[in-house]
Amino acid sequence: MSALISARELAISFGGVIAAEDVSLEVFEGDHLAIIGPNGAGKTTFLNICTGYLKPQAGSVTFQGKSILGASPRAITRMGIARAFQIPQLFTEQTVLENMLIAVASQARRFAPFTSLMKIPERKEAEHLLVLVGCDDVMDRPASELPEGKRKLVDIALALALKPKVLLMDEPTSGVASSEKFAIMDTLLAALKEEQVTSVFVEHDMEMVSRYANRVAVWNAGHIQSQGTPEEVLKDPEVVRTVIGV
Ligand SMILES: Nc1ncnc2c1ncn2[C@@H]1O[C@H](COP(=O)(O)OP(=O)(O)OP(=O)(O)O)[C@@H](O)[C@H]1O
Repeated sequence: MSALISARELAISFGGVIAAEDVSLEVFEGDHLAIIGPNGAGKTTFLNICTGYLKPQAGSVTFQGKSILGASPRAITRMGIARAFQIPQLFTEQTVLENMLIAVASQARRFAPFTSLMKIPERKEAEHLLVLVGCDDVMDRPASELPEGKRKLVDIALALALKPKVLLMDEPTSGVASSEKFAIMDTLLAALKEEQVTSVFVEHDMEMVSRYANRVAVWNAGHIQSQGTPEEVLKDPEVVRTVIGV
């Protein structure tokens, strides 16, 4: 299996706070990799480095063998690493379909102020992505009216419109009622598999990790404390003590 993202010996600190030190991690094609760890361990910092929002003070990150350090977030997205839930707010007055059309049209660099959205050739693709995330039933509703679960799934469809190879997510189901979380993750993972998108997601809920991740990396105080399969990692006494027990 080939590594899509390869991070080597990353280091970054903010004042006296070490957010990454000697962080090395590979994300392989087809992975659904969960990042777990206590608050402030450096999980989001890693996502920020991989998406160009932060530049490490040392180390390297390659995507498909090519360095991404110094590239802008926009350039990195175009290379194939997207981030969900970071896309600016949905256009709340517009319908869900109109939001999707804006996303697919701008990805195709086709968006012009006076273009009729409904006539763009990518309309089928926009509708397909909404079907894939189970949101075709709300495509004509204004984005402002969406319940949180649907909104999360529309956010995923918007991220998929960027045609990523890897999708990075910070707590995909945060803010969603616990009764809905599994259904949302089932839909999300099925959509990623269908579109052959690898994923990395920060997660605090260990049941989510054991159900949906094939690999887990455990962050602690800016370091990767351990990594492996959920079965291996979640029963490691040190992980139980530092992460699950807290
Ligand atoms: N831009 C920044 N400026 C200053 N300090 C920062 C910055 N980004 C992160 N930090 C600090 O680095 C440490 C790691 O932060 P990070 O957000 O990566 O942790 P985390 O594991 O994602 O935490 P949480 O689970 O609470 O979201 C924290 O102490 C945080 O306050």
